[in-house]
Amino acid sequence: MSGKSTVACALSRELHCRGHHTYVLDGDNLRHGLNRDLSFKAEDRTENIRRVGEVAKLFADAGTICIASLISPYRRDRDACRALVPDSRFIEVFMDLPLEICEARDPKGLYKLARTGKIKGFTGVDDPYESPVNSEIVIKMEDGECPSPKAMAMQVLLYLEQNGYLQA
Ligand SMILES: Nc1ncnc2c1ncn2[C@@H]1O[C@H](COP(=O)(O)OS(=O)(=O)O)[C@@H](OP(=O)(O)O)[C@H]1O
Ligand SMILES: Nc1ncnc2c1ncn2[C@@H]1O[C@H](COP(=O)(O)OP(=O)(O)O)[C@@H](O)[C@H]1O
Repeated sequence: MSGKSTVACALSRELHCRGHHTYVLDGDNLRHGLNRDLSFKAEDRTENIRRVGEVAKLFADAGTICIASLISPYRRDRDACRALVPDSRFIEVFMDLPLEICEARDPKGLYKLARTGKIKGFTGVDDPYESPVNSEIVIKMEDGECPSPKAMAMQVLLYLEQNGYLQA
């Protein structure tokens, strides 16, 4: 609940406004279709990330900027996706926000279920999250506040512009 889907949507909108084709691959949504056979145990999360990485590569091959909003809690799974695409075309965004913020939001009530033991293996509660150590972009609290969705999207957009990803 760090705001992955929100920032993915806001970024997609900003890129569209500038004439770029984008597609958002959202973990939560994909688990209703492509990845409906997968659970949240570690090896299924690995397979989830692998499939999304392969799909993202197909989108990239077709000239579409693919924004993947998934928890992807394991470093090795993220690095395997990075290795799929050449020339720094994988850009990792770390939403470095405190667990308390995510938990206070809890729009689906899942943290509450996890805290009371009704869901097992919930990321951040009783399942690991391996923070990135060398992600291209880190979204952080500013003066004790979470940046707005638009501000977070603009941070990513600025990175893409400054590093030449959006040239025609
Ligand atoms: N056990 C457990 N752990 C973590 N998340 C859980 C779990 N059970 C259900 N959910 C819901 O699934 C969403 C995360 O799916 P992802 O595909 O992004 O997860 S992962 O990348 O495979 O770890 C996540 O959605 P987001 O809120 O979008 O993060 C949760 O709502
Ligand atoms: N920058 C933000 N500031 C305040 N609330 C936010 C922000 N980003 C997301 N939210 C809210 O937090 C909740 C979780 O956001 P969501 O994008 O669904 O997160 P995730 O995809 O990581 O689970 C939603 O209720 C959303 O409206």
